[in-house]
Amino acid sequence: MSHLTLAASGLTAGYDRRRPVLDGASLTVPAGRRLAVLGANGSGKTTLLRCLSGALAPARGRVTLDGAELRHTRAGLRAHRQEVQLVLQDPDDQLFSASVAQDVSFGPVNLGLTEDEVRARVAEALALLAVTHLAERPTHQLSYGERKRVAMAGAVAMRPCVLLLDEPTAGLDPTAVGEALAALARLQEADSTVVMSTHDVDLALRWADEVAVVVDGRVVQGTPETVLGDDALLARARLDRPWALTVGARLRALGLLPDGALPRDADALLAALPDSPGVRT
Ligand SMILES: Nc1ncnc2c1ncn2[C@@H]1O[C@H](COP(=O)(O)OP(=O)(O)OP(=O)(O)O)[C@@H](O)[C@H]1O
Repeated sequence: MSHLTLAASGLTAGYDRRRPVLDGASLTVPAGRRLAVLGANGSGKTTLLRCLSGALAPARGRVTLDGAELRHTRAGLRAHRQEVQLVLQDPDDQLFSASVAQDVSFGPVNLGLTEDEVRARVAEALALLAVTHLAERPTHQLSYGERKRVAMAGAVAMRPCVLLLDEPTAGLDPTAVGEALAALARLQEADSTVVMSTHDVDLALRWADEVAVVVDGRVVQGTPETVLGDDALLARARLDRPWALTVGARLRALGLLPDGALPRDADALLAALPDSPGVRT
C-alpha cells in the first residue's frame, strides 16, 4: 500500500448555512502515521472526518489526496473511497448484511473483484481485526465491541491507504480498547495511515504521532506534547491536560525526571524514573 497525503484546507462546512460547524479548518494527515482528532462534544470532529472521506461536501475549501482535489462527482467519490475509508462511530450505521463475512465482503464485491480476491481480502481484514472466529455469525448477534471491530474490518477490506475512525474506542471496556489499539497497530504495520477521533486526551497522547484539536470551527495541529500541553488551547477546546504531562512536569520540577523526559504513559514514566530505593515499580 502506498502512502498518500490527505489534506484539507480552508474548509467551511456544516448543516445550516448560517452557522457553519467548520469555518476555515485546515489539516494535513501525516502519511503513514497516526493522527488523533480531539475536541469537545459538538465541536465538529465527525463533520471534519465526513469532509475528509467525501461523505460531506464543504461549502468552501478543498480536500486533496496527494495534491489532487477531491471532486464530488460519482467517479471522483468512487476513486477517493478506494483510498480513504471512514468508519462511523455507531457500527449499526454500517453493518447491514446477514453475516459478518458477507458484510466485510460488501466493499470488495462492489469493486468488481473476483471471488478469490474477495475471499482473500475478507480473510485478511478479519485477521487484522482479530475477528476471524466471528466470520459466520449474524451481525445482529454480536456485542457492541465486536460490531465495532467488524465495521472496521469492512473498511480495511477496501485496503484504503487512509483509515478514518470516528471514536473507535468509545463505549468499549478497557480490554476491548487494548484490543482495538492492537488492531490499529497491525493496520499501521500493514502500511495504513490511521486517523482516530476521540475525547480521550490520555489515549491521544500515548497513541498518536500528531494530534489535531477542533475548536471554534478550526483545527490546531501539532505534536501531542505541544498541543496537549497548551493550557489556553485546552481550556478553549474544553479538554483536560493529559495526566502524564501534568505528572511528568511535576516530577521534572522536583528533579526526579531528566529535563528532556516527556513520558506519554505510565510505563514510560516509570521507566524514566531514577532507580532509587524510594521508588518501587
Ligand atoms: N446531520 C446533521 N444535521 C444537523 N446538524 C448536525 C448533523 N450532524 C451534526 N450536526 C451538528 O453539527 C455540530 C457538530 O457535530 P459533530 O458530530 O461533527 O461533532 P463532534 O465533535 O463529532 O461531536 P461528538 O463528540 O459529540 O461526537 C453539532 O452541533 C451537531 O448538532
